[in-house]
Amino acid sequence: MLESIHLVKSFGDVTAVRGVSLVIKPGEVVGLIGASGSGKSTMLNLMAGLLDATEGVVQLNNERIKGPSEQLVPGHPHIKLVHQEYQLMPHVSVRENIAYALRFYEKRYQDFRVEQLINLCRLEAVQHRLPRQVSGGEKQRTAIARAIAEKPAVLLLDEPFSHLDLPNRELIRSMLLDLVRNEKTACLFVTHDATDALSISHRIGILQDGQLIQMGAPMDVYRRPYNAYAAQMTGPANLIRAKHLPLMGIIHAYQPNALACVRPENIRLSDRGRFGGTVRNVFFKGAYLEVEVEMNRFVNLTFIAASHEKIKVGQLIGLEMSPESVHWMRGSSV
Ligand SMILES: Nc1ncnc2c1ncn2[C@@H]1O[C@H](COP(=O)(O)OP(=O)(O)OP(=O)(O)O)[C@@H](O)[C@H]1O
Repeated sequence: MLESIHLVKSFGDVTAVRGVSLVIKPGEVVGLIGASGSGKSTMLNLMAGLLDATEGVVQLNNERIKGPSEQLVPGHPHIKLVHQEYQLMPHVSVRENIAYALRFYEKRYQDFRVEQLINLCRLEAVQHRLPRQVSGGEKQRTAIARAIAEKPAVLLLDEPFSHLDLPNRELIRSMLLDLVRNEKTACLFVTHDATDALSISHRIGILQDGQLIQMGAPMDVYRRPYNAYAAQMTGPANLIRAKHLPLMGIIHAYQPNALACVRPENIRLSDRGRFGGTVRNVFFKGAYLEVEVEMNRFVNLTFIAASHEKIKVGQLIGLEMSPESVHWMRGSSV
């Protein structure tokens, strides 16, 4: 079990991580979502023992992880971090990059394990090529194969999905889930894009200005975001002031500036709708339409419609939503 206890990291005047406590259990995938500069990479480097904490500790199975100032070789043998730049050795093949991680093992075991990793990471076709001769997705999978070669207790990943196309993202997603399931690895990754985090994580955390403001099951965080930032980081959100909700048929007792979040899929087209507006944009998303509607000068809404609906820009439409789909958040700033 990897744990951070009130972790703080300052660089001079800048405090990148502010009192983060979290636990990742064996066989668990945890995704940390945050905007650029929210402290994601700093957090990963601290968890890997590659940065000295200003305050607080990181522990693996209750044993404190030493920072780089306390040991000759920074890091911990059971914690592996896959950087965004992959950091592969350029002059040897994909296969040799993976085998290098196992150089201290007996040759027979080394060959067996390299073969296993090449299969797990779907690298059969490119194993004899140099890193510069393979795609970004293949480089990413090579870096992951190398990191997990020695079956580390913890795998840390910096933006594992950000540079990949959809098929490669799906491959990495299912590969990570297989790995975590089969080898009981604890996996922590950071990202600014919620889509993959929501779909593969057992739990997600929201980092805002170095603070972990919310942690929970993806569905709970998505449905009940702590504040406007958490709502926007986890997907499309209508952020609506309390004073505008009565116009939409929602009666409540909140202060006029209180903020509510309504997810687009909770607003529906309706001929007998309690409210409505003018369609400003219609985006075809394949399985559904994302429709932007101007209700009045102050309120613009986004909702999801079935892709077969005939909705035109400029059209007046009726809408409805249920009071249960309104989630009230902390703070009144967007
Ligand atoms: N070595 C450093 N020296 C000074 N400031 C730093 C250093 N590393 C990070 N910071 C600052 O700490 C804050 C958090 O940085 P960090 O790289 O952890 O954010 P991030 O969420 O990973 O951002 P991105 O998504 O853009 O990579 C930023 O304000 C950054 O400028």
